[in-house]
Amino acid sequence: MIEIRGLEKFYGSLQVLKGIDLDVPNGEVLSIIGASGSGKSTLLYCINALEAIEAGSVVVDGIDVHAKGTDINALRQKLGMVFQQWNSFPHLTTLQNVALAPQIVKGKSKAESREIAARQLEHVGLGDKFDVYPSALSGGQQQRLAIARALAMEPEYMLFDEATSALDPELVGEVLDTMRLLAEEGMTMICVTHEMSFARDVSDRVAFFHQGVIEEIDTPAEIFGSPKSEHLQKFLSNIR
Ligand SMILES: Nc1ncnc2c1ncn2[C@@H]1O[C@H](COP(=O)(O)OP(=O)(O)OP(=O)(O)O)[C@@H](O)[C@H]1O
Repeated sequence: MIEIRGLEKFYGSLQVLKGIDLDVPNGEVLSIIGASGSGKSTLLYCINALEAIEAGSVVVDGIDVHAKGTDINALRQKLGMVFQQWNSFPHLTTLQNVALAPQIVKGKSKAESREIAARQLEHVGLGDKFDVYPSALSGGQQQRLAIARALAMEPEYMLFDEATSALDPELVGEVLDTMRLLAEEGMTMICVTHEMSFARDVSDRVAFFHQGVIEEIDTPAEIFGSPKSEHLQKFLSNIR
């Protein structure tokens, strides 16, 4: 479970998160929507300690992420992260890319790491691409490779930071399908997304961010069917 209390984050004098309270129980798929600059990505970075925080707390499975002495590497193994831009190693094949972290970070044998990599590449639909270099993959395939790399660490939570935003429209669907599959398998997921169909169809809950606060959080039916806050109503009417 992820428990966030009174989280505040500043960049210089700019307060980006203004007291976030949020519980994400295991098995939940939470989508985060909201205007550009409302703090959605920053929240993900604060959850996996890519950014420091100024006040409040983030607790993952009882581990206080920002407390002194917390083993950040152990924590990050629980939290898989997929960014907007894929970040594969260009000189390694897809199989080598995915096998790297289990071998280096988790200390698994080369053979076991390759087995994990093969399994996860199959999982994301890249079972026929083991020996291909990332440059020969489409954007959608590269992003699925990034998902496979995250999954190879056997995380308990997956954080998606606009995983499809950099893709050509025709490649978005295959990445969303992979995310949908993970959701169906019971993965706990927090997805910052501009894909309202994903938020509506796949999420258990949707959080609407406005200027650093969660202004509304509810089921997709409520968020999209009966939005209460004026800002959310405006946000939805602008994108429809
Ligand atoms: N490293 C940084 N240094 C300074 N300001 C930052 C930094 N990262 C983000 N910001 C600012 O913090 C605010 C929130 O950014 P964030 O990326 O969290 O928003 P977002 O809701 O995810 O937006 P988008 O949908 O455009 O990605 C923005 O005003 C942004 O310019």
